Amino acid sequence: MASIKTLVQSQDLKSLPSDFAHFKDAQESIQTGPDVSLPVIDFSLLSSTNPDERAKVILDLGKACEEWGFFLVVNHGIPENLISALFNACNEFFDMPEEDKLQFDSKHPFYPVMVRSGTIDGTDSNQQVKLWRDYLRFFVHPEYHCPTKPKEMSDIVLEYSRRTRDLARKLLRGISQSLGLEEDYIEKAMELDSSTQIFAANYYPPCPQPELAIGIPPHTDPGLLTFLLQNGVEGLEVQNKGKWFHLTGIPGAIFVNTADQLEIISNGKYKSVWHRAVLNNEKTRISLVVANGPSPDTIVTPAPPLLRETPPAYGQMKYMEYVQLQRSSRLNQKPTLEQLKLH
Ligand SMILES: O=C(O)CCC(=O)C(=O)O
Ligand SMILES: [Fe+2]
Repeated sequence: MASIKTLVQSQDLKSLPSDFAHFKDAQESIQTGPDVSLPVIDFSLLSSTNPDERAKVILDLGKACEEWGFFLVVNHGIPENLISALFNACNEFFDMPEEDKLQFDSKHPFYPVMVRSGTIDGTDSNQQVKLWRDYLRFFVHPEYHCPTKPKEMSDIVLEYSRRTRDLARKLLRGISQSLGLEEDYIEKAMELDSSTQIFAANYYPPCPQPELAIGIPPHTDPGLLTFLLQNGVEGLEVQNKGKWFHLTGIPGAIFVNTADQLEIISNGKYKSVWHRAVLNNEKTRISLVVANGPSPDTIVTPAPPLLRETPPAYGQMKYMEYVQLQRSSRLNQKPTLEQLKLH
């Protein structure tokens, strides 16, 4: 289908085309709580030479994973000009004519690169609906893929993917320690030298009836830690204690959320957080996502040192099988993580 961007630009849409209608009783089913301030983690303190400062930030990191599964990272060391170049390159990509974008879509079910619009979602409601989103998504590690247009994109994404892998590894060291594990437990057990890393750019044009449609329905991410940047336009919501909260960013900070494999490793102590992307009727929202996961062949299990007094709460599965299972899960099926629960 044509992109949502083209749909919005080519017609003066006053109402939502019915195939995008997401919630039958939209007003009732969205119960958004007040805006909240997420925990803020000062990344620079993780390499502090002051042991008290380091201990405190590890404690804060553990608390953020346990209570929210979502936090903001400041002082992450990724240069501002790299981030703005990344937004520019992605914007340029979405501005290209449809056929130029689509030539990069690899169509194959094991797509290294996907260029899609209005994908159909059937996992969240009883109807099949199209999502109000154009996206570009590709694997950047262990194998690097990237569209070759716009031409500067590949170098920029490569640099961003390297820096975010480093950030993920260091955060995961802190998280390992916060669980009482050896500092390098997660990076070794998850074989992060060949970690699975995916880059995605989500493009949500203004929507004529934002309360009736959805950008991305509620879901959890399959990997370990997901990083998200947005273009200053809000739209990310997370579920906490049964309620939905709208998240407000901090300029320059990165949103981080815990994902399914971290819930498994921590034997359920750190929950993979449910989140979704909502829409607005004024501004285009862009989110740039890096999903950091284990190596494709790693068999993920709860960390044995955490099982001395507690039985394992999850079965084990190879990471790529997990991802395939999640992709193929159909309407009304139990979420993949639920299928792995032992009790
Ligand atoms: O765009 C957003 O705010 C959410 C993106 C997201 O959850 C995802 O790509 O997995
Ligand atoms: Fe997500």
